[in-house]
Amino acid sequence: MPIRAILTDIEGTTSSISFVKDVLFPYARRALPGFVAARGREPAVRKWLDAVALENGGVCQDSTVVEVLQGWIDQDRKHTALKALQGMIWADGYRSADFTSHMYPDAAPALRRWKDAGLRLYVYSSGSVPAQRLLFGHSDAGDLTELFSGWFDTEVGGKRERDSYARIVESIGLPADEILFLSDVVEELDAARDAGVGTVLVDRREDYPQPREGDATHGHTRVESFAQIDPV
Ligand SMILES: CSCCC(=O)C(=O)COP(=O)(O)O
Ligand SMILES: [Mg+2]
Repeated sequence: MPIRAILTDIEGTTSSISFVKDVLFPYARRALPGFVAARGREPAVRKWLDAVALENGGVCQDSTVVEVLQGWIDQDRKHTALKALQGMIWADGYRSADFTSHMYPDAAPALRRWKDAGLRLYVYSSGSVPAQRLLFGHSDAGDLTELFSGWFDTEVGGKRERDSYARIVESIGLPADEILFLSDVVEELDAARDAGVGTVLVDRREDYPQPREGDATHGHTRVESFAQIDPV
């Protein structure tokens, strides 16, 4: 089957894990108390703070919610509420040019090449859709948002669940085997493969110094760079 769409993960795939862990997460952790104090009454923010409070036994002080969220950042929890709030906080950071997002040097040229060849490009990340747009809109390689036809986050389901990929396939509107999912996490690729989607394990040496070979690839095609992927 010809590949007609690429679905890509972000962290560890287009962009380094260290950018997310060492730049984005500490920025959100530091800014959280001020953000909640300043914007905690806005309905779009309150909704997620209340969701966190509910998971912690119901009504609790905003300062407690902040502590819970900071703990989740430290644990790298991929919780939809945390991801939504992080996205709102990072908007300030990108806007005031505190940072731009890391893009592996091979990522933007390959995305442009695939787009020019007629493939449709999509993102699926645990980061919220607004956070994804910010990241690709303020990247080291410039504004890449125009390349993408659609964006998916954990509101469609968890990245290690088969049904999430089935929903994405339905939304894209192509047969599953005409879509190629790129990720650094084998459990995500296993779930995509279970839904009939093609898979490529992106094994970035900067993020994964020990190459994942043999059984560790779970049978997924393995590359170290987008330059090695030729779906056209
Ligand atoms: C796009 S926002 C920054 C990344 C992030 O918060 C995250 O959790 C990334 O997870 P991924 O699913 O892209 O590995
Ligand atoms: Mg990833």
